[in-house]
Amino acid sequence: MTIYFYKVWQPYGCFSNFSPHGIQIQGTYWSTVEHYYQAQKFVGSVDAVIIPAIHAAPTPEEAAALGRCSTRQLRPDWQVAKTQVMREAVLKKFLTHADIREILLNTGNEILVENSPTDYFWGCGAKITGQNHLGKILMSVREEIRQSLLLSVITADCASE
Ligand SMILES: Nc1c(N[C@@H]2O[C@H](COP(=O)(O)O)[C@@H](O)[C@H]2O)[nH]c(=O)[nH]c1=O
Repeated sequence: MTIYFYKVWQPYGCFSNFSPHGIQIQGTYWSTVEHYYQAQKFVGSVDAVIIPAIHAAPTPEEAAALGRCSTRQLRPDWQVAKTQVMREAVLKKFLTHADIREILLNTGNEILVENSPTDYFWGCGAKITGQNHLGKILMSVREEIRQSLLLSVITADCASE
């Protein structure tokens, strides 16, 4: 059965990038994946001065509002880079927080879909025809973590023989 998620307070809300699970990337702590993702839009752009304000935003909603301001200039490679930026942050989130890692692993092989009514890139959109890239990243992170756990069990078994 497909698992739909979107808002933090709804079922599987920990899969939302707005969930309160901080990550540390290259020595900097970000209070949510959303803070990190929105800030990365401006790395190397003329509007990079906005990055500290996004970093300090009290909520992910405020970080997103700053990052979505249409008058600011995004980094030139953003359309190419954004999926990799998101995957790195989502992987870090689930490697850092054991409780939500269990929730992700316990979804087995179910399809995960960000049920955003407006976003046809990261989510499925109101018509459920969107590309669901966030759901795809979560499924691929789930598989990567599962494989690395399997490998560590095999390695431990071999070491004890
Ligand atoms: N969860 C969630 C949203 N969805 C998130 O918005 C981000 C996309 O932002 P952008 O690329 O700037 O359009 C991405 O992290 C996606 O998962 N948006 C919201 O306004 N509220 C929310 O609760």
